[in-house]
Amino acid sequence: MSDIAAPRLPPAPSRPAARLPDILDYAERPEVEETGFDVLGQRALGVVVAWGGGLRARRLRAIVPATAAKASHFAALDDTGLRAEAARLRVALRRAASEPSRLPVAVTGEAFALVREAAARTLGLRPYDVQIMGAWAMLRGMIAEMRTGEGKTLSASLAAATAGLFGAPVHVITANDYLAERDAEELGPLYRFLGLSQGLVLPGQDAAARRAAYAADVVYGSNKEMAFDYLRDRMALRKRPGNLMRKLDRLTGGATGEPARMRGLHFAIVDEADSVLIDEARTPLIISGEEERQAGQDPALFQAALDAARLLTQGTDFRLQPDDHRVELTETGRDRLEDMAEDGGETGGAFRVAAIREHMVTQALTGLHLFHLDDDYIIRDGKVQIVDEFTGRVMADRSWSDGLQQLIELKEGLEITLPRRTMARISYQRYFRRYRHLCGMTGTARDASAELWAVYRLSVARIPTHRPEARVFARDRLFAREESKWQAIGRRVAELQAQGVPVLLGTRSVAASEKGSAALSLLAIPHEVLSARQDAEEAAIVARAGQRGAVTVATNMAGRGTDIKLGEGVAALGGLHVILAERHDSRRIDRQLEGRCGRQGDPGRVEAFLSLEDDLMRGSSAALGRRLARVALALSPRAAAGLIRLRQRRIERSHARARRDLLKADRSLGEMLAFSGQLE
Ligand SMILES: Nc1ncnc2c1ncn2[C@@H]1O[C@H](COP(=O)(O)OP(=O)(O)OP(=O)(O)O)[C@@H](O)[C@H]1O
Repeated sequence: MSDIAAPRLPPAPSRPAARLPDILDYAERPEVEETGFDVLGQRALGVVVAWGGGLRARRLRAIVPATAAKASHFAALDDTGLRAEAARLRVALRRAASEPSRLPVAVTGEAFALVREAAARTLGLRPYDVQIMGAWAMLRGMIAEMRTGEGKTLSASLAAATAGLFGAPVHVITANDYLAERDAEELGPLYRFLGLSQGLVLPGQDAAARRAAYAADVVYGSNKEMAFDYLRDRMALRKRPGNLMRKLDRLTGGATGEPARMRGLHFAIVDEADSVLIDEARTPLIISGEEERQAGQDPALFQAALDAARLLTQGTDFRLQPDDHRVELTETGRDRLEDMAEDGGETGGAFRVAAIREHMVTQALTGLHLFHLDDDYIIRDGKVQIVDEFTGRVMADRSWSDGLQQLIELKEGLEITLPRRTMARISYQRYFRRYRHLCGMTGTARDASAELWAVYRLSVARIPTHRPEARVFARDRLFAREESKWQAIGRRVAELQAQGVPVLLGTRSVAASEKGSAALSLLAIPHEVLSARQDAEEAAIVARAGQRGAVTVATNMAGRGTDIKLGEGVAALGGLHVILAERHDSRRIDRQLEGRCGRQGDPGRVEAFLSLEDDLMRGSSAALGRRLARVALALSPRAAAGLIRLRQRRIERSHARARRDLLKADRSLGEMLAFSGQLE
């Protein structure tokens, strides 16, 4: 991949001199102060904006004839002629507007026609009209909602190439490193043909490699890599305030100090925008410094808290709130802890302090009862590694804060890591709001459009599909017991495999994928498993998943971005058959899994097997729903399935609340740190 990471600078004369100043600026949008009233108003407006998705897409149609008008002109040119046109357009675009989002339709159409022709020649793919519309939406600063499998990657490259030709440094932000590498590799020939340089940031690269990547016209990288680079830049720039010094640093290649890695936050295209901007936004990013032992973080104290937590009884001493991952001690629980503190002399002073004791025991209870092995985390190389609940992937260098990480390590009998000092912190929400131009694409924006507006002022344009969707949905199958569900799934898969139909069995967690695998093994059904444990073999498993008779068990990992191609004769059998073994907390994640079949107008079938013992229906807050569903199951399975949907909505709302709280906390922390001269 080194040829991608090394930027190929385009020929110098094509760069207009006027561009120099903003390249040297570290671009970012200043934070807008919002009152509580603003926030409420925008939320209300968000609901209205969410309705306009289809209407906005209709207005975008104007780009289609504007692009078509130039098609024959570019088609008639040879490669050299086309490249010369690319160089000419660089100047023309820059003259036409002050920023890419203001480009008039005629000149944008010309650029799209050029990129379309170049894509057909270099990639063998000719972007469809709907992909042109998607690219126009992104260039105008919207989220293009394009159904799963419609070819968002190619659509984004049209927007990225046009913004790149305009002269804006473009960041294409993917949901994970695998996708960044895959997309950069696939699209490299197109950018190179147009004279644009391409960069790729991946974990493990040093600062120099990153700086080289960010110097390119179009840079690919995951949200995490990019946000961390920004955070590191902020730390470095904090030491050297003032744009003049930064410009000097950049011009002298760092002779006067450590130069920034990025060129600032100019133009971002966010792939899987709902996942990156909404789901992941709940986790703050933290750069931590050296390990440090703070008061109250003695390993003996963690052990004492865990021992005490194991003695407490659920219901009397503490209550669980699984919806928001919270535990509450009761009065009785607090009294019992006080007694324990008085008895146990060896646990030291800290445990005697009620506030520390109760906080640590609450964390220990959280670790014991709300975080589960092979679900929320796995153990690899003797370390606890967090599994992202939305992507099913391991988040290698993340850890839980506030003692939770250490308590979970102790619970699993592992060596305990010491907490690290927080050097800088930012949430994805704040990071993305700082881009001068933010846009993106996703297959599942509709359930998130109000929030996208309220938090990022992003509106969603619903792009029509290229071909009519041929995905068929079977009615939900519902079971009282989880065990019967797995048995039924096993029988169904056996039936489908006998017909040669490839099956993708989607599960919610590593543990569930293992149960699924066991159910299949019981019936001697050959299958492959794709989960956080196998991420290295991912591409190969995905490539086989659409072949005749293939059975693949997967966690959410096989959701976003996984392009399963149908093998020979499979379309005639009805295409890929997706089985949802459970509903996720978020409807959008289910839709992503469903979207693995029926791509590009292919046939495909979706079937959900649910049980009243699924994660979604667990916990005390689901008690009423569970009882109702049990009764409903006897009377009408359809009503029971409806109750499961209702429960999903409720959880979605509680997650949205958590994200709003984080943004609020992030803002007040920002103010606090700014006051002490330490704004991240
Ligand atoms: N214009 C085109 N002509 C032919 N094939 C195309 C075109 N655009 C995309 N494809 C193909 O369609 C498939 C789906 O593309 P891609 O993975 O980008 O879809 P997606 O919209 O990102 O899907 P998801 O929402 O699941 O991530 C790929 O195999 C791609 O090569």
